[in-house]
Amino acid sequence: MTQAIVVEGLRKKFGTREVLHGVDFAVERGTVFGVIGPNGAGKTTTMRCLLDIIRPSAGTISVLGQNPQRAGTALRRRIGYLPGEVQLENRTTGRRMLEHFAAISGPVEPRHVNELAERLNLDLDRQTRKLSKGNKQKLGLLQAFMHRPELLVLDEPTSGLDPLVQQVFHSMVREAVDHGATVFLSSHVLSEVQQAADAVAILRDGEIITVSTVEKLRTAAVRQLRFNSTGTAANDVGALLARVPGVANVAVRELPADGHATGTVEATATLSGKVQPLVQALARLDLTDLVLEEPDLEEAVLTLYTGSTPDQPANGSQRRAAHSEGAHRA
Ligand SMILES: Nc1ncnc2c1ncn2[C@@H]1O[C@H](COP(=O)(O)OP(=O)(O)OP(=O)(O)O)[C@@H](O)[C@H]1O
Repeated sequence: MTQAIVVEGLRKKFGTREVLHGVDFAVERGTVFGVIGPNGAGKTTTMRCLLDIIRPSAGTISVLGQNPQRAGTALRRRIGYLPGEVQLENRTTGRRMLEHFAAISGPVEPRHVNELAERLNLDLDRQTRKLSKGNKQKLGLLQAFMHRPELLVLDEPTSGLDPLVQQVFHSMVREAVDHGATVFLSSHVLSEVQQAADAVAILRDGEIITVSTVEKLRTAAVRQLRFNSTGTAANDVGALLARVPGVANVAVRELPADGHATGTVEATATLSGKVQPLVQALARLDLTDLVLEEPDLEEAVLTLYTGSTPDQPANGSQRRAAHSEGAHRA
């Protein structure tokens, strides 16, 4: 069995309101699968169905080859779950709370718990009611990872974590995957998915818009390009750029002589798609400076929200519209 999760036709109604409208996806074993989407899209509801915390209205779910509605605690022990909002018993320490969870999740090596706490910089002997939001999240992560589960289901895992601890989290994910685990995580922080996930599902209003690899999203993404060159007139540089597939928004000007070699031309443009044709074109110029920014995954995802596919990136104006729509959503 190569798939850790298979979801087909998943529907969920709360009362008369349907919030998942037939969700389908599969997660390969040993991979990191990210679900992104705006607030209320249905990410938490999907995860809670996988864990059998709530029951689907229709559809089938297979988790580690089993139906979560029938598999009971034996399956639950093979899963590490971080809920979206970590609820802690107040009158206890982190350590006692983890001992309580270990009684449910199965054997845990105390050394492993201490090592994770150290890496996360978390004091397990503090009263949980005195923990900050970030430290509560660390405790939630620790309980999800501590029994080395085969599957990690993590709802907004980096919420409230500072950047250094986020890096620790990413290394914990990589190590788990290196040991054969599968990770299913949700986020609306797109950079997090870009860093962690092999595949990304985009969920909006209870429907999967697309499932894509991060690599495909990168190809759909827009990069900002800026360079200076000498020895070629501004018009010729502009014409050269305009012929490169995927290049748009070209602006070229000759820089004033002060501080630059005479005849220095500055060019800015955007690039979507492959880099190689651009590199070939630029090789004809005498470059004195070059910046090609990291692709903006956020832009790529928002492009997908508006209906284009990674293979057919939307044009610049659609992208800008998508971006402002996204900003509005956030
Ligand atoms: N127990 C519930 N009863 C009624 N409606 C619910 C319940 N749980 C979730 N919903 C609704 O289902 C929809 C999906 O919610 P869900 O929490 O799954 O979204 P999400 O993608 O996880 O969003 P967020 O990023 O804000 O956590 C929302 O409209 C929410 O109000």
